[in-house]
Amino acid sequence: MIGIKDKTTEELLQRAIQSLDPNKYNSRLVSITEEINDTDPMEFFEAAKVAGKDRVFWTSTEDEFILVGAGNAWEIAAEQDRIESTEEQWEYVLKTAVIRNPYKVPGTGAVALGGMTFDPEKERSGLWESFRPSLFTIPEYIMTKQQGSCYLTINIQVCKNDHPVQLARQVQDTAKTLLTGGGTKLQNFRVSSKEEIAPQHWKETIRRATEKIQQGEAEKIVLARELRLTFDRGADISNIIRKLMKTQPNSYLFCFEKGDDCFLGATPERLVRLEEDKLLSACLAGTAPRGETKEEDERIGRELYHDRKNRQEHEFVVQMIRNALEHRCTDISIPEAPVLYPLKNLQHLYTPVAATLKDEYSIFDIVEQLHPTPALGGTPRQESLEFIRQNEQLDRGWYGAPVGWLDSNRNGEFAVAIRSSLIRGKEASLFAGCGVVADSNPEEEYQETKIKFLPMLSVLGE
Ligand SMILES: C=C(O[C@@H]1C=C(C(=O)O)C=C[C@H]1O)C(=O)O
Ligand SMILES: [Mg+2]
Repeated sequence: MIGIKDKTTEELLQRAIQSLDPNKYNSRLVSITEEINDTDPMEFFEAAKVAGKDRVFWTSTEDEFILVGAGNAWEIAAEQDRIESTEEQWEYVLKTAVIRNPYKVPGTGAVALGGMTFDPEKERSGLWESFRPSLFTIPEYIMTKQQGSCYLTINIQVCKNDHPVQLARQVQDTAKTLLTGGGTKLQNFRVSSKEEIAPQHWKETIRRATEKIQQGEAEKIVLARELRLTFDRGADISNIIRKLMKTQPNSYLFCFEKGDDCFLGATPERLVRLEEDKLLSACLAGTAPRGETKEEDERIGRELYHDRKNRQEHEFVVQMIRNALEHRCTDISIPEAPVLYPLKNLQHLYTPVAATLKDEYSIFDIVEQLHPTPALGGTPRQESLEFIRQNEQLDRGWYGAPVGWLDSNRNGEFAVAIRSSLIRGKEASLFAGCGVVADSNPEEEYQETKIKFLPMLSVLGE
């Protein structure tokens, strides 16, 4: 079986177009899902490029769960009150949509994928021009792979004067091309120059942040910096994702492509996951390198676990997430102490969070409450954000902000976009930050950010 049966598509489109009342709305979403034969998500991703479509990509840390989106059937963009406005637009899309999805599988059917800026009040630079304050896309074609099963969703935005037969044929043809794609050759590229942006100035900012904290004006402030790379040719996104899949199995992989610009990364940090009313979140803060040998690795892990400064960095996150969830959830479960979370290049302190979301709240409410946690902003929130806004020599854009997906059945997941890079053709900006507390040392924090660049740097040609 390949793709979705022509007749179903045609009939649904016909009904959706006929019953569309232009006095009420100009267009609506038609979304059709069907289970398909096992398909390689990366070949689908590569075929989408050949078909001239912008792509989105998502894999979660646990289970096998991969979403690949091609093209853009519906764009949800927001500037003011970006989270609230995104939710309103999403609900409007669903209210008017015709959805045919007999599967209960999360991530199938009408799915929106996207992200937002870290701080809507920070002045925007040209670097992030393709990435609006909030931008979600309902892709034209979505391949969902979950525990060995594959699904294809076709999303179409229809207007009153669209022709159902033609439209159906067109989307069927493209779906077939995407599903039989493959055979594209991966392009190799090399780093031709590498520049750390103002490292001395950054260390000085760390020093000033510690001073501010010592004076009692804040407790924790997270500060980030940028590393710029130039390649000998345009970076091949597919090549990068394939390498990340091999090297970062314990991380979420995400990619949002807008023409020649692409924001992608491999983040270990879950912000929130919702499966109907079952909510998961995570506290991730406190960092050390991995050891060369098993013994060294365990020793470094033990030291991290007992280190006062790292435990303090971590505890701010735990407290804040607990408070944020208290009114919106029941059955909140958070262990007393963190555990170690090992990644390829570094290890973290990690505390998992589980809860039940009350009916009257949505995933957007939780994203709005949690972002930014003290893992990326600081404590207290306003004071730390103000310090970052005024002192960080960086437009974070979507770095450190929520990125993820949601479907029409109350499922979705957002991760915090760290260990990430904005790629613009032959150039890339990498970002890494760290949590500054009263006894932070600028040189040590500098070294910590250095290892946080590695997950991306090692797949970008170094
Ligand atoms: C800010 C980043 O990471 C955050 C900061 C950490 C720390 O300072 O220990 C650890 C994990 C993340 O919460 C980053 O990777 O850019
Ligand atoms: Mg740290």
